[in-house]
Amino acid sequence: MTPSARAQAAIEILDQVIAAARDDGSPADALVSAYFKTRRYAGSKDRRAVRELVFRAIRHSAEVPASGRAALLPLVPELFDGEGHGPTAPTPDEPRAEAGIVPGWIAPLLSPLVGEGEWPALTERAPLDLRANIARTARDEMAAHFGAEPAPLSPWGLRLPSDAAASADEAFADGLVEVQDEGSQLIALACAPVDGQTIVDLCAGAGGKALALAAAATEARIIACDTNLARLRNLAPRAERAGATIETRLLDMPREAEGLADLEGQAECVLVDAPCSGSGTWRRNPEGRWRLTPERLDRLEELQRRVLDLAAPLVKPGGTLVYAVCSLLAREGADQAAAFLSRHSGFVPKDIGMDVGRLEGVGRLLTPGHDRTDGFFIARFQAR
Ligand SMILES: C[S@@+](CC[C@H](N)C(=O)[O-])C[C@H]1O[C@@H](n2cnc3c(N)ncnc32)[C@H](O)[C@@H]1O
Repeated sequence: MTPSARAQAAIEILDQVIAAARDDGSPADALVSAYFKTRRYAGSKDRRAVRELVFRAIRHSAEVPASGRAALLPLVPELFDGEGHGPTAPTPDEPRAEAGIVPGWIAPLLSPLVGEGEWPALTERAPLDLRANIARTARDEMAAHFGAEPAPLSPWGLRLPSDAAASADEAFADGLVEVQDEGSQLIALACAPVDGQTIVDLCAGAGGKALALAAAATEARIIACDTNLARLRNLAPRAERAGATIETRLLDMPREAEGLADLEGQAECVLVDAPCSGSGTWRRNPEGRWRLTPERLDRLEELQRRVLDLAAPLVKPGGTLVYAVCSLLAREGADQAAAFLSRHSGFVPKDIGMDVGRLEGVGRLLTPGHDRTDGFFIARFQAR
């Protein structure tokens, strides 16, 4: 493919990314792969170059661009030459996406800790973090194997360059490491898992945190719950690879409480890794900025309140509830945690037990700019 033809391919994919952001469709990565499934003429260099163009355009623009052309035009105007299969030359008044990091409507909602000086880190490419599976190996052993630096905050973490291909490594296939951002590892650490405990991971998804908990406390009973069957199904092969035993439980919305009734007052720890805006993970999913709307944010906030209220009755007296969101918005983090305490007088705030990130309200905030992790708010509550 010529450089201009690659630009045209990127435009077509960006049109799909914009539509998917509006309609809650497939992520950009999946759209890039699907595009090339039917275009066998494109070689691996073409695919890589087009993917790079697509993601550069997504990172470039905070607001949803008017079209794929508008998204790409400011980046490679020289390729809009109308040659061969390339994009036609632009007209003078054609829309062009403006450079930006935080969408205008989201900026005032960011935690006051995330000043403009930190914004560039929100969309810069993230390193590749691994978690050593300490049930089977030592971090130092994996650091030597990968030639990786130990991650600075998590005792299980390793840090590799963003383009490292760790999941093709035999240590990954053998379950000795998992790909997991250091901030996510800290959430599992905040649960302080201990053998013999019952730990409920209420919003387990594909089990990233549940796997970390299982590695740290191999004799704990870990129950991974979620309302999304497809996500929960992804946990089984990961647990098998890691040699972990994790119970899974599919909850039926809106009757989740029925599916949890037998766990009432049983858990030493309940982790609520709640659905959220994902504003702390824009560096991995920059299109997340195009997907969020005020209405979606309202719905997420309501869901966070709901899962916190489902979690509270499961905690044993003296047990803990850990609340986490990969968000930098105060409404989803510190404000949500404060609202939980005002609804549940049987809980008191408790420090997460690690001197990481910065204090925000009753919890701590980790940010890409300050901590070099994804952005997370983490709070811990203890049942009286
Ligand atoms: C942030 S993700 C969890 C990520 C996961 N803990 C991990 O480490 O990979 C939030 C999850 O909450 C789930 N969820 C949404 N509503 C829920 C509900 N009412 N009860 C339980 N889980 C829910 C979503 O399906 C999603 O998988």
